[in-house]
Amino acid sequence: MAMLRAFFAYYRPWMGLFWLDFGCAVVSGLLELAFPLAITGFIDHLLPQGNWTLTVAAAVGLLLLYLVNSGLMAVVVYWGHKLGINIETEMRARAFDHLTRLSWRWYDRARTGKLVARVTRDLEEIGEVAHHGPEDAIIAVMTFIGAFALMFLIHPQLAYIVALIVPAMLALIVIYGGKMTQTWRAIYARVGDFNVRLEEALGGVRVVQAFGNEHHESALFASDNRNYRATKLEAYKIMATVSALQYMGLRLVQVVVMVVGAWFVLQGSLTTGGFVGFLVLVGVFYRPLEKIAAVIETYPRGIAGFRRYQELLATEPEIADAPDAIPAPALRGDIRFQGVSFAYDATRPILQGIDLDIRAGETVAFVGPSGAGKTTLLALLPRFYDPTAGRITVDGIALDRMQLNSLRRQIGLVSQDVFLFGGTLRENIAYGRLGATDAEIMQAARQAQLGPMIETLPEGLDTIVGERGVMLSGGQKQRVAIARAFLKNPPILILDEATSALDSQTEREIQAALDALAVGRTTLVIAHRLGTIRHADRIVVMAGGRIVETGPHEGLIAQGGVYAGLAR
Ligand SMILES: Nc1ncnc2c1ncn2[C@@H]1O[C@H](COP(=O)(O)OP(=O)(O)OP(=O)(O)O)[C@@H](O)[C@H]1O
Repeated sequence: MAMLRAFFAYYRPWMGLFWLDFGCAVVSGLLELAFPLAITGFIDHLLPQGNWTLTVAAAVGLLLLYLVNSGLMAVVVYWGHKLGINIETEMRARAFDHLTRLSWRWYDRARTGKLVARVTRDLEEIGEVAHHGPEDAIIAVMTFIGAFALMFLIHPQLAYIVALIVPAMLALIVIYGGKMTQTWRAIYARVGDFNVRLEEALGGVRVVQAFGNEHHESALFASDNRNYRATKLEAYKIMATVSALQYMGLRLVQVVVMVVGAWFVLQGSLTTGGFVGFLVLVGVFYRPLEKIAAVIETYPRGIAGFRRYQELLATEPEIADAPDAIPAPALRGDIRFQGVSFAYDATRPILQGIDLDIRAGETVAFVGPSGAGKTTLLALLPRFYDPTAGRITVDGIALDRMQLNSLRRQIGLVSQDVFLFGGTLRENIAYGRLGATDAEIMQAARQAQLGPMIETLPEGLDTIVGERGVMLSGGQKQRVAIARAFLKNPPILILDEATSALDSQTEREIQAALDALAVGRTTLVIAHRLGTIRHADRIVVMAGGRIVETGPHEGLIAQGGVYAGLAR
């Protein structure tokens, strides 16, 4: 019930459309009922009179009614679907909006393929139900009762006979409707599996080929494909049974009415017109049953989709602005970690009791063995994750006191694996600050040492970089990330140096660009290269989620501890 209320809330902005669609559908349903009556009158009263003028007039009148009805039907099809797609669009926008806000921790466990299915297929089904659901259900009930009433009016005994067959039909519809619901749920799950597999196999196709594992992937895909086929076949089996039963049911009623009705005609209790009208009414009366079956078939799909949609919207972003959060002032970049601990899952602590003061403008290099928690520690600063204990402040303001967006706008991030969008170089660099001018973009590109490369490209900044930037080299992608950071111009910078080996020329260029970028900013570097470490004001050595040493390069070497070991 609460779910239905939530569902109908989406109709609110489109009530005008709803009533238009609904009104037209109701009138059209009533007109459908009028036709059998018109035919009865035509046969019983007009034909015996032999008055052709009246007959032609009646035919023209009937034609006009049909014309009106076809117009109404066109309105229902177009405006009704418009109502559905409006609701679907609104829901899709909300779903996407919400998805972009969910936290990293949530995405750590999410499967992109399933999410894509939610935003596309699920919502398409909801849109269909949003249109057909109320309209079909109410009109079906209305014409069903109306047709029945007219049958009684024409010939009560004959109507009783029809009424005897109806409960059996309804029972079948309900039973098979239930089966259909279950099958649709299974199909949904299969589609989800499918999308996940596709997304991963195609996204990772280069890895698949590099390992020569095409057959392996094909076999996995074939298994999902077969499961999907089997589930769909199950659904088609039910559909086939339902349509055969429906067809047979209708014919059965028609034949019974034909035989029994003929008998009543011979007896004189039913006119010929009444007889023909009754036969036509059987068809009209039967259509709502089919509609109810259709509602029973589509409704579960929409409801299953809507339930998942609601679940998605109910997932609160783990990290969001506190109600009293303030916009971050222009930050200088004094960073303080106080007793910070963190775990991705409760069983395994990743960071333990981190205490660290970083002065504005300082460059600090983080070093330590793989898995020591360097990346994790720095992911806490833009609040991609919140610490499980302790406190982090910038300029004395706790991170969670500041509005997320205003904080993140002041932190630049150049990570190991640079993500590029499939557009042009210009768009990718401009991502650093949407709305930057061409001159600013070009300047950032030059600062990131991309200038010479851009000048050799025939399309310059308008060169397409390919999906995820596949048409660029690793070094070029790094430089695009650096250009983004130049454009963003934040007071705080996090650099996660690429571990992949770059040739020494490229490495020197990138190092020069990074050095230029770091000027005048608080810079935290996860360092893998000696060059970077030497440039740092201070080195923080991490191991097992703790800080084990801090100090300048020479001091740490002299100390002869972990760092001295690493440096050797
Ligand atoms: N999203 C995540 N969910 C769960 N565990 C994670 C996640 N990211 C990292 N870890 C785990 O946290 C630990 C610390 O990883 P982190 O990436 O911070 O180390 P690092 O010091 O940066 O290593 P590297 O130098 O190899 O990049 C690792 O054991 C890793 O398996």
